[in-house]
Amino acid sequence: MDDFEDPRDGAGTSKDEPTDQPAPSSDSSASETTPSSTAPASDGESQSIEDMLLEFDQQDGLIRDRSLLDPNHIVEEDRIVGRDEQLQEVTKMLRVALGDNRPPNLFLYGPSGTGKSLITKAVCKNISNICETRDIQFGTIEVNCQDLDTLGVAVYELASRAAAEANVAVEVPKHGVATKEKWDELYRIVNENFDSAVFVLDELDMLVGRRDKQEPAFSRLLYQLSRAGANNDLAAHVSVVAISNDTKMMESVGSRALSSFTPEDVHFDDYDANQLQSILRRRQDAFFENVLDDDVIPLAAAFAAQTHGDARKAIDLMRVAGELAEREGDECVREEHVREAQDKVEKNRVLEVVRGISTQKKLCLYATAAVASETNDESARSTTGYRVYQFLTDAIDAEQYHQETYVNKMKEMTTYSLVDFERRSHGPSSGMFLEFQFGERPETILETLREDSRIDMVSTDEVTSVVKAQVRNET
Ligand SMILES: Nc1ncnc2c1ncn2[C@@H]1O[C@H](COP(=O)(O)OP(=O)(O)OP(=O)(O)O)[C@@H](O)[C@H]1O
Repeated sequence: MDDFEDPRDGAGTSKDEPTDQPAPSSDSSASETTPSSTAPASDGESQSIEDMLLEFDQQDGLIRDRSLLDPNHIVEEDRIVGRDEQLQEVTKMLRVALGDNRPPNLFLYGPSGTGKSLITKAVCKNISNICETRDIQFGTIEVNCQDLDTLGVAVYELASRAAAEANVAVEVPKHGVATKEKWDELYRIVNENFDSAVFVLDELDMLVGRRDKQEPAFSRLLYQLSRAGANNDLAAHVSVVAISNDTKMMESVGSRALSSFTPEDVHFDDYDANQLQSILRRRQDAFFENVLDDDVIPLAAAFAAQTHGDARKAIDLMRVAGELAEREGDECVREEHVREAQDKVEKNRVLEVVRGISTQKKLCLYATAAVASETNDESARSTTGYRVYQFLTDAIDAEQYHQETYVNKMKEMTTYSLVDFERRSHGPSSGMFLEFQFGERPETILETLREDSRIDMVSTDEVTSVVKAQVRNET
């Protein structure tokens, strides 16, 4: 049995959801025209739906350009702040595509929300613009590997992205053909349509593939792609940009792949609160003039810096704070909106993830968060987390995964930016472990997971004493 889904997951609205919407009125006599569709207005009078809708027309609104607060929107180059070094490095390495040369392969690594995708997209977009004026067919073939579970699926996805970039059709079916045929189709599309192409493989470490294969699927993908040029399967100049949160990902790449992939590394650090402030200031024209109180940007930056300096989170906080202020009919965004937004963003993100995951993943996450909540730096070792997981599964009489599966389930949580991890070792003579670092407060995660009645069956005091004993054993 693998991850069976909790039928209650995703059902209903959490009690944590803020009640932004006006409550339906029980007073049907309040409005003569629309007696059944009224809600209390701020002065105690009921307001019809139509009135509320029309009120929106009259509101000035606070947000001028929502796209600037959308983390998936690619911003113009002059809005990129504090990444000059990485921008230069990536540009200088990829710019050889402008001539008749193959750019080197790159490995971009660092925590989530630190601009890896943004920099890659910005550079590729600029190369593409210049190539257009020189009649060079340049393609950026980008996939996010987090939802791709096997090598075959990944190759098909690359073929369809290449086809979309070139505005042609994929000529092999998605299912029922060997991976070799998908590779051939990918090569055909690239060879027929591009002089030069960059494959951007985002979240590459998530492409693990089938467990029965010795080498992870990302390693096989890197091997094939980087060999294809040398074998003349690919006539176009092709380079691979591998992107990962896992700084040690390259250690899991097999030696065969490593000898042909040999990337240039580009490291992306966490942002500090000052850098996050600059990023937010460069986007403050997302709001109308003079609607942001002075302390809004510093506070949003400080909250985002508290986790690991994730620009996505900082931008999200500004958006939610602005939307809350708008909904409350305020004339400006204030500190309290940011605090409310922080609470909402944190809880919502955890809820969003936790609602959709299986009971087994919840147990893995609960055990790990319980350990993190008892350590000074809010991190948890996989070895300790696994022992607490064993205690939990025993306590509720659930199936118990092997440690490797527990680790894999936890690694999958990086997809949602709930945790990051690094490989560490106890010392030269002992084994490796992963150290998980939470993107949100572990207590919020524990609180949310306790909404699952099976987890709530286990006494918190018992869990705490098991965790404390295990954490003591670490040292
Ligand atoms: N230096 C920066 N200047 C301006 N905006 C930034 C900067 N870095 C990141 N952002 C913004 O933050 C958001 C997240 O950035 P991006 O997707 O590039 O992060 P990432 O490192 O690729 O994260 P992940 O590993 O989670 O995919 C985007 O909206 C991006 O525009």
